[in-house]
Amino acid sequence: MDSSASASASPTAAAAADADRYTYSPRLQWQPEVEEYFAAAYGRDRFARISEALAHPSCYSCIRVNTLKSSTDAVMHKLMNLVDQNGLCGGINGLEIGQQNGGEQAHEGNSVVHKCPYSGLDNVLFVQGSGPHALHYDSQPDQSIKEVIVSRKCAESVLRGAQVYIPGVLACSSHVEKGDKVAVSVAIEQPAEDGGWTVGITRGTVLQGLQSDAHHEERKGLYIGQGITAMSRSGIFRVPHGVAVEMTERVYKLPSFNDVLEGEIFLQNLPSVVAARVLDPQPGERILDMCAAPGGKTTAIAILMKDQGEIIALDRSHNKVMDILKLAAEMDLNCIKAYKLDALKSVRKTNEAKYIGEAGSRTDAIVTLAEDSEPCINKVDAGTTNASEDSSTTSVVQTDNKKTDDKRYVSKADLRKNLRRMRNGPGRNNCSGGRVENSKGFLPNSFDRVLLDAPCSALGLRPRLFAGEETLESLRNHATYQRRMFDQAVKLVRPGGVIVYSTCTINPGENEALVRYALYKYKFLSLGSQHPKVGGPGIVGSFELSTKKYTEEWLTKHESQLVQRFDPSSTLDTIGFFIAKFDVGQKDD
Ligand SMILES: C[S@@+](CC[C@H](N)C(=O)[O-])C[C@H]1O[C@@H](n2cnc3c(N)ncnc32)[C@H](O)[C@@H]1O
Repeated sequence: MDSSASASASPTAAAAADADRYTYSPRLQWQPEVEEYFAAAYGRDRFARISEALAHPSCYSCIRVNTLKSSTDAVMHKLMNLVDQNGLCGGINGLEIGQQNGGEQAHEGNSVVHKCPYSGLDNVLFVQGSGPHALHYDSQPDQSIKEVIVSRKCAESVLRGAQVYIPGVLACSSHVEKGDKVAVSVAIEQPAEDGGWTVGITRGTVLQGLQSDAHHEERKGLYIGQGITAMSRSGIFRVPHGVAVEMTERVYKLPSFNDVLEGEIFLQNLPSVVAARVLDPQPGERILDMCAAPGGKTTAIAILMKDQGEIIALDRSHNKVMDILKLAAEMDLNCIKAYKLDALKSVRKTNEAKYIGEAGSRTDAIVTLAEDSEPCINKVDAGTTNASEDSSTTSVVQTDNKKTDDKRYVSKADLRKNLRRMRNGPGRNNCSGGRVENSKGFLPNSFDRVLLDAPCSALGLRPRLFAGEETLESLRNHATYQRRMFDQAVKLVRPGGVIVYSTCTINPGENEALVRYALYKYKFLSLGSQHPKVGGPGIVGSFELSTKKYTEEWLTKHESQLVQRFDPSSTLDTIGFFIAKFDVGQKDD
């Protein structure tokens, strides 16, 4: 641990007496059955290392450059200039790097911002952070340290570089005034009497600095930094939102990129950048991103396609579809069409499909889509570029022609609606007015490539301070959900196409076992080799839980070499992530 960045060189007697209390040494809690399962998969030592790594953030930020708007070199120089200008003070123009010892780093420019060393990822930059730092939490002689306890979610954000916001504060010392220095610690769920978990702190609790304080013992080793209160104690618990504590010293110092080079860069975990590359989308293709929000991989795919072709981005949440559209507009990407749709229903029923034309024809598939879902390309506000409006209008006109030719499929109301839209612009019923388009699904075999970045247990995300909520049963439920989605992906991709499946969990039941399921069920699928290959191999073997008569099969040695697994405890220092690529042969239906 680097102690050079200590908040103060000479800790007070009070702090020294309780030195190990004011440290950051979290231990991730799991359900015992889940711990056993992971120990069986990874071996006990490796799982302990993974568990330890999960409780800490990665020590760098990974930035993907929008190469349609800028070059990697140009962005690198802009970031280095920002570090040189602002890195010392932190937060100017949103770029905040190493507030205490950031000076040393800023002068070393190149060592703070550098290019990703892995081949095939030339549009990726790393910005170095630092930590864990040993901090000294000073107080006035004969006074106890003033403290703030924050929620777990709040602490996880603070560890990634955020400030402490009001809703995240659970408890605060008495007599805290605006401008006071406070030690910030986190309250994590503890085992409850009923066998569940409880945080056990009521919001607004007053801390006296005594051993009788809420969770005094449990918070030992859970101090994430020190800051200056932006308001008094009473304000913190009266005002609904805003910053409660401006962090001045942190156990991890990571750059934050609020409003920096908007549209030119996207902050994205390295494995996510890799997943989009592995899909290998080509300009002009038709791609489906089944679970797309907030659009990180969607936009990465669009850039790889040079914004030529069509990406259908789905999410079941309205607001999240808005996020995709907003991001696409910010990055000036026109080939993305985002729809609200439950991916479990993304294959259009064949009896509806047969009216449209021959199933599998790409042109027909596009028409079907247009009939159901008014195209809405990257439009977040009515004043978007002509280019995107043009393409949207063109689609609507094509659709109308088709409908006029074939009156079986169109009501007069629909015609009137479309005519109005053509005269008056898109109106309220589109993403510009805060509404997004629904879709009824897509024809089988109508996509060249499908990305299923599945919703998952997210047990690879870092930092994670608690994992006790997952049971073997809940993990299995995630796996069932993912298989159902995968079944849809298999139907939608064309023969000769590609499916990429990814998750951000370390759970083999949602990763290797999904691959096993896919290869057993669909004989026309085979694992494809991946480029770039940055992660390690998958897990070989199987798991048997005799008490519950449960067996889970993972991979063969050969298969394990074809998938990519990102281990959070490896030197790559990434989130836990999994990628499998399937080549699709001739379907047997
Ligand atoms: C892992 S996140 C996707 C991240 C995204 N691919 C990216 O890189 O930015 C999973 C997403 O799946 C969405 N989701 C969950 N269940 C879904 C369903 N049945 N249909 C469509 N989307 C779903 C969630 O709303 C969430 O946004």
